[in-house]
Amino acid sequence: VGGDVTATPESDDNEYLCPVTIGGQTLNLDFDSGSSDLWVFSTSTPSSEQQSHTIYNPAKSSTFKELNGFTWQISYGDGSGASGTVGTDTVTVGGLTVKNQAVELATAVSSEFVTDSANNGLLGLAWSNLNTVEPTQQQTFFANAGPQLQQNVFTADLRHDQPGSYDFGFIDTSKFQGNLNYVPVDNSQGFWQFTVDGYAVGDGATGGNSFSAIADTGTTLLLLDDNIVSDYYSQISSAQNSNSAGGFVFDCTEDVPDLTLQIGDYAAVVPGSLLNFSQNGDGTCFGGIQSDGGQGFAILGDVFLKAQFTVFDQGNVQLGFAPK
Ligand SMILES: O=C([C@@H]1CCCNC1)N1CCCCC1
Repeated sequence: VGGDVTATPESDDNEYLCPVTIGGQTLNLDFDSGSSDLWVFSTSTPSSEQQSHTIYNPAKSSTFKELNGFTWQISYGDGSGASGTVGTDTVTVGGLTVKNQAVELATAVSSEFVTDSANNGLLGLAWSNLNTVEPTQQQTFFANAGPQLQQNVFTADLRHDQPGSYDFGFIDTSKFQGNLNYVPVDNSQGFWQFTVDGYAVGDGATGGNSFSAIADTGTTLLLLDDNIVSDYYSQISSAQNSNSAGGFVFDCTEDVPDLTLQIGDYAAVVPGSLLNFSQNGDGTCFGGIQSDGGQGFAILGDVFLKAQFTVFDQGNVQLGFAPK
C-alpha cells in the first residue's frame, strides 16, 4: 500500500501545499519534515483568525474522537506558532489511509498563519519524539503509516514554480537520474539530521569543514553557516546583507553561481537559477542562500530540495539523494 500526493508551490515557492482528507474533509496542508505535529485550522480556531482558511469541523466527522484534556503548543524557528486541543480521526494522503491519527485542532495561531490563507495547517514528517502533544506524545502520520507501507520511506520531489509530489511507501525511479546516494541520519534530536562533508561555490574546489544539516521541507530557503554564506556571496560583486530585505540581496542582472554540497560521495548541486530566489521589486534580488542564525546546524530547505530527489527512509534511518 502506498500514496502519491501533489505538492503545489505557493507564489515564489514560499511553501508547498498538499491535499489531506481528515474525516472526509479535505484541507491543503504544508508537509513539514522539520516538525512532528499534524495540526489544522478548525471550528475551534477564533473566527477572527479563520479568515479565508478552509477549516476542519470535527462535529461533522463520524470518525472523530476527542482526546480529552490533551493539548499541544508549537513554536517554529521562524517565530511563528500555534496551539490547541487534540483528537483522532481517519487521515488519508494520496490514497494512503491511517486510522486513529492524532489531529491537533488550533485554538490559537500566530499572525503568519492567519495571513497565509492557502495554508490550513501542517503535517509533520520529522520523528515523533518532536511531537508537542501533552500529556501523551503522539505519532506522526508517517510513523503510523509505516507498518502498512511496502517500503518504510517517503520521497520528496519538489519543483520550482510547478507541482511536485510526495510519495509514501515506494520509490518511483522515473523521478530521478542515476542511483540514490544514501547517508546515515541522526534522529536523536527528532530531525532528519546528517553530515555534509564540504561545499564548493561555482566551479571552485570543494573545501570547508564538515557540518551537520537537517532536511526540512517546511523551510523555504537554504540556511547555512555564516562563513559559507559570506564565502558564497563574495563571488557576487553587488551582493550585500540588507537589513530591510532581511538577508543577502544582489543586482538581478548578476550571474549567480551554483552551490555544491558534498554529501559522502554525492555532489549535490544547487543551480544558480534556484539561488536567485525572488525579486525585491527595486532591481535587487533576494538570495536563496541565507544565514542559519548560528543554531549549530544548517537547514536544507526547499531551495536545496528542489534540486534533488530525496528519500526519507524511516526503516533504515537514512536519507537518499539523487539528481533529477
Ligand atoms: O521550526 C523550525 C522549522 C520552521 C519552518 C518549518 N519547519 C520547521 N525549525 C527548523 C529546524 C530547527 C528547529 C526550528
